[in-house]
Amino acid sequence: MAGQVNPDLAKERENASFNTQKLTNLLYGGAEKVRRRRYIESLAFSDPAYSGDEDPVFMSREELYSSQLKRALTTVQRVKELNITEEDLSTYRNAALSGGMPGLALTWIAFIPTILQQGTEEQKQKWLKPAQDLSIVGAYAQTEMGHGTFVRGLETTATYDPSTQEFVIHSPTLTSTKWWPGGLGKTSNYATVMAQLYTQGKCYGPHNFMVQIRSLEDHTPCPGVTLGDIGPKMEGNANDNGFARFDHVRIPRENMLMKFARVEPDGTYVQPASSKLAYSNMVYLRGTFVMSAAQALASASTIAVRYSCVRRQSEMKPGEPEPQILDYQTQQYKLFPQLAAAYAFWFAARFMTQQHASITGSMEKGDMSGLAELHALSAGLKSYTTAVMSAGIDVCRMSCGGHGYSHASGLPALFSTGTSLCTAEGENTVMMLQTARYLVKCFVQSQSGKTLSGTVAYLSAVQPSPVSGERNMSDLGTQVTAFQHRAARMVRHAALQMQTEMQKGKSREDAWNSCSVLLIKAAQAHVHSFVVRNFAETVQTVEVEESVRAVLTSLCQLYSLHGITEHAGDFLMDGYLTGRDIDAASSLLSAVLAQLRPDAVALVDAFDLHDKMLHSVLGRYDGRVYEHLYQWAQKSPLNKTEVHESYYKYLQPFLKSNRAKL
Ligand SMILES: CCCCCCCC/C=C\CCCCCC(=O)SCCNC(=O)CCNC(=O)[C@H](O)C(C)(C)COP(=O)(O)OP(=O)(O)OC[C@H]1O[C@@H](n2cnc3c(N)ncnc32)[C@H](O)[C@@H]1OP(=O)(O)O
Ligand SMILES: Cc1cc2nc3c(=O)[nH]c(=O)nc-3n(C[C@H](O)[C@H](O)[C@H](O)COP(=O)(O)OP(=O)(O)OC[C@H]3O[C@@H](n4cnc5c(N)ncnc54)[C@H](O)[C@@H]3O)c2cc1C
Repeated sequence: MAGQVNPDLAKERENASFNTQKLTNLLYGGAEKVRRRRYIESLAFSDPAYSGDEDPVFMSREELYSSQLKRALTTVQRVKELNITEEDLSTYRNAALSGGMPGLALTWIAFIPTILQQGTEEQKQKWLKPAQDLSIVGAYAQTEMGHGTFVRGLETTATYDPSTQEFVIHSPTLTSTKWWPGGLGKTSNYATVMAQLYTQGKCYGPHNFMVQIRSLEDHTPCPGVTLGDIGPKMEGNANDNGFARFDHVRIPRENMLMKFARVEPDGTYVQPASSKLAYSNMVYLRGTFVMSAAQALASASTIAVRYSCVRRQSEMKPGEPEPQILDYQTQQYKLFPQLAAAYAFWFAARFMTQQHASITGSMEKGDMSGLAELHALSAGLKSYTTAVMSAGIDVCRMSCGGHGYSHASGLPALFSTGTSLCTAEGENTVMMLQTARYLVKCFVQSQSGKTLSGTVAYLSAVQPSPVSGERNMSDLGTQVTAFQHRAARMVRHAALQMQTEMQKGKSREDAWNSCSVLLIKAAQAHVHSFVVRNFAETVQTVEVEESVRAVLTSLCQLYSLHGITEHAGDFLMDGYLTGRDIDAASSLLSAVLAQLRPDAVALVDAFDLHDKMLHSVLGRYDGRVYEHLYQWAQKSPLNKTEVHESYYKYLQPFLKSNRAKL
């Protein structure tokens, strides 16, 4: 990243109050991990096999699909040649493929994890190695044209035939066509297909089946399978999200992924410990989206904060030079909450990963008690973090004015990729309602005297009655308690409202629907409170030098105070916080914005995002925005010729005939 640096940006870095490298080390788990990650990335960045292609935004869909597929296949070759370990694999792939997710990425993201999570030991033996070596390429085919959210409503059937010991995979209707799975359209030759299992005349609900969909010889669709690409999307067009229809396709019994549920050769169905274990791969993927949300927001903040130090506009004081736009408080108010949220989500993602490992570890030993909490936490965090990230990227985009709207900024692509995470792997409203469902259950249990534990323990500990007295609104403990109080009150209110509706004669389902806006808000408040608490605990307990702790404390305060002032009504509702508290929070917020201003560039630098990952002229490490903006525009295909061919085809004859009429 060396080279002549824009002097404004250089000055920002000189003036930071802490050592950026120390914070980077904290984010990535230590100096050695940072060194290793940079080294692995450098292997990809310096490899000529990955350079030379045009900027993806100037490519056609077909060029993009081919170019990213070629790159992805090169990564497979290089991973072997360079002996890239399992631990470094995603770093290497992300660096090599940062221009867009290729079709075969779903083999890595969803197909292999599904085999790992749903397959028996023999099934893993059979399919894992070929999938890892890419002898087979797989999609995760669950969503159908008619149903994505409601998995129980899927229409594809897998009917067991004991006479041949096969399942018959069938798409009975147009709406049962598998629709959306990444890599299904053109790339994959296998798919794990979610289908309603029928055996001995009974339906046992959705289960996963391994289905070969294309010939391993010539890639043509297997008999009875109809396949294709679903067409261009808002973003992610290097990926061939596809469709598939099955016409009585037979697969061996052994192709049902049978780690949890089983079908015996005679057709007897053996129940899993929990029917929801068939969804374990979704829980895992949702958990990984939390870090994706953190990284996407980190990228957007990096771009917008660096640019805001390079960009000078207007006059703050008459006659004085134009200020850096980051000196405007309104600009800080747009950007610093996004920066703080990126840090908060980064630490929440870390907690999510630990929690997933710990609870799935217990589940492996037969203890299913953590399953409901794991599902509620992963669904809620996925929903909350991706929603904030998506909105936050657009705030960053708008904060960059006109240049933010150009693809040169990298922000439009970041937004349209990031926002897909609000829908994929469980639509956000639906996911938040799953968290609400868990919270209502916990609330009812706490009402009947049960002591709650884990992330919901506070629901029984926090008193719903108003608390009076002066508060120090800058204190992290005070802020955490306020968030917990707000969440507990909102959960209580939603649950009691539901009870009232039922007492009035509504069914449980109707009462749920008529309270679902309240329930969503309560669940969001719960997740928000968790993120605040986790951020505060991390800041207070992490081993790090004091200057780093100080800046993280300010960032955590900002995240909390921003939440309190933006949702002031929730905190005031029962008088827990007073108008004076909210006023104090607003004043403190202004003070923290000013306090963070000199450290803003160092805080985004600490994310350690290489220019080759950012794909942004505005967010360049060296801040040389204008010259590169000019160079970037020269690459526009419209600039290939001085006079475009459309002039000769359309404009010239039109102008000529108009002139003739004069
Ligand atoms: C710049 C950005 C960076 C980009 C980085 C790139 C990252 C990768 C990007 C793209 C990859 C895209 C991959 C996308 C792949 C997919 O989308 S695959 C398809 C995903 N589909 C879904 O997620 C479907 C969502 N729907 C569901 O999960 C369920 O149907 C439902 C939870 C909505 C309802 O399930 P249902 O079976 O109807 O259950 P209920 O009757 O409602 O509930 C019964 C009880 O079970 C509990 N439960 C539900 N799910 C789970 C679970 N997974 N685990 C544990 N428990 C579960 C539910 O809460 C009920 O509990 P109670 O009865 O006790 O209340
Ligand atoms: C980029 C991308 C990649 C994808 N990749 C894959 C893949 O690899 N494999 C795969 O199988 N699928 C994939 N999908 C599909 C994805 O998982 C689904 O689109 C997603 O789960 C949402 O389901 P849906 O489309 O049915 O939305 P819908 O459920 O139809 O949502 C529409 C609206 O209805 C509302 N709604 C629905 N149910 C309820 C409810 N119970 N209560 C309240 N509101 C409700 C939602 O909140 C939303 O506002 C992908 C999707 C995208 C966008």
